[in-house]
Amino acid sequence: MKMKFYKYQGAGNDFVIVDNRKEGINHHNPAFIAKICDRRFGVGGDGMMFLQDKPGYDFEMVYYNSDGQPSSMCGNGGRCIVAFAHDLGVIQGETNFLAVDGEHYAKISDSGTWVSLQMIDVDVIKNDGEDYVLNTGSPHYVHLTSGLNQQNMFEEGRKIRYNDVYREEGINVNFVEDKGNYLFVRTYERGVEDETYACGTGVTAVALAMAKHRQTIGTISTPIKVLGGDLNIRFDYDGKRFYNIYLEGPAKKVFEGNINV
Ligand SMILES: N[C@@H](CCC[C@H](N)C(=O)O)C(=O)O
Repeated sequence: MKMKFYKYQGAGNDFVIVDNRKEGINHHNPAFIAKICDRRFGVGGDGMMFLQDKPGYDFEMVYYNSDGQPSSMCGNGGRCIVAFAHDLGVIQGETNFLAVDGEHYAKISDSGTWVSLQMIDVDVIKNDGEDYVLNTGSPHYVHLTSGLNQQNMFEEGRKIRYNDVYREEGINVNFVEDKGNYLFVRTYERGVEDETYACGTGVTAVALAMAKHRQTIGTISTPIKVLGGDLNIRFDYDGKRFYNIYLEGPAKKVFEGNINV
């Protein structure tokens, strides 16, 4: 049997997407998802998503990491599935859809390639030594550093992700370098178990943690550079809560095709 798929990327975080209203795939199958995401034996991607009907919403986003396991929220995946829904004609300029962490509002540009995605509010940022730990839909560790270009993110990320505190639940590890008028971020992702070119919930976590670190209160816009491009986070911070959080950036179709399943 053949399955029609679409490949999208948001700042280099790449996903295989299936319109499951048509395909009717039973996706509760880790080996199947992992094979599709494999860059040698499958299509290749950091994750896989299924767009499904959901009463009361424009659609439902079902997300899996490339290891085949269902995961918590994927911010860049959310932006890509919004671009996909727009390309299919399921939505026009705005949408309300359901993801694993609840309802999300998103706005898409006229060209259909720039997506602003509202993220969940955040009111808890913990400290781990001088580092920050928070949940922006997925769990994140944020470490401020310098000389980030020269660092081995795979090795440094793994040390934290697999230490005694985080090994069981897992955590995504973000290193950030303050470049003055922007932040440079690199992320080791749980469930991909490698560095990815971008992580949406990760850069969101970094922007919030940096606002707390710098004790900046008000309406904040944070430009971020990642290996795969540029993203922006805007939000309100009253000193306790972060709200009106938007993850903004490009989301584009790369190709589409059929694969034997
Ligand atoms: N790439 C994602 C994060 C996906 C989930 C993550 N791998 C996890 O398991 O927490 C993003 O853009 O947010």
